[in-house]
Amino acid sequence: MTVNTQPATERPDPRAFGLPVVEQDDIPAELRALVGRVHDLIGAVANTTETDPRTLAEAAAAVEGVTERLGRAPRRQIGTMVRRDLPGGASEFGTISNIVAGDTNPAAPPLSLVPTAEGVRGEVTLDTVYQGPPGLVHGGWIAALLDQAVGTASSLATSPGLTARLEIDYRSPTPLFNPLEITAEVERTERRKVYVNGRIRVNGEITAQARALMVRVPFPE
Ligand SMILES: CCCCCCCCCC(=O)SCCNC(=O)CCNC(=O)[C@H](O)C(C)(C)COP(=O)(O)OP(=O)(O)OC[C@H]1O[C@@H](n2cnc3c(N)ncnc32)[C@H](O)[C@@H]1OP(=O)(O)O
Repeated sequence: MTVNTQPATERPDPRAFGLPVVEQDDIPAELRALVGRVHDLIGAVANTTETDPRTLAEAAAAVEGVTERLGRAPRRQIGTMVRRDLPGGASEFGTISNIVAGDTNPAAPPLSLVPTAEGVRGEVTLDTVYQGPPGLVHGGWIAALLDQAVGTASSLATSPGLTARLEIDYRSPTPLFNPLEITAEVERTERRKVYVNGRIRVNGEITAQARALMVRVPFPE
């Protein structure tokens, strides 16, 4: 097996595809705070034991009011990207409302991945919003975290692509409310195909691992 040791290709600017780009530093602190509060709201609604109809109806009306108010401004264009600075001077583009890592998505944990000598690494702790079996992370979310990690490792080592195949081994239960260490690295490349491995560790023990095939997207000349 050969590992691609060539330098990363010139990263295409999403604007070449007609996609708007937002600078991460330009996201207002107040929007970040709102995203955080809505994230907390999802957890509060998912877990409330409140049964008083009036309290629940008032909460629904309050949320509806905020939704209506925010809806007065135009929605972002689908595919809006965010440019982030990475340690070491590099930068990356990601979709701003990505369900796993998006800056403005209250449903995202969010997972933040940084480049390492081998590939990428990130840490995240999931709460009951991501629950599958009692006390455990939903298997689909384990796959989503790993998909994001292998996609980012591939993108940073080569150029952006789409997941063509993703194989997950669930080796032991992945617990909620524990720091999850997520790593991924490119194993080898063949033309547009990028073979990537990833894993989740809890207290140093692998709970899930992924083997993925990313296919790099061709870019406009
Ligand atoms: C910093 C940014 C970080 C971003 C991270 C994002 C992480 C999230 C990633 C995702 O979730 S992506 C969303 C889920 N994936 C998709 O929706 C992809 C759906 N599939 C497709 O769009 C196409 O099938 C695909 C782009 C993957 C490939 O189609 P293409 O027409 O571009 O390629 P083609 O079919 O010519 O195949 C290229 C090579 O890949 C091989 N290939 C494609 N699909 C394969 C497959 N499933 N299994 C094995 N090999 C496959 C194919 O045989 C061929 O090999 P060779 O070069 O040896 O001829």
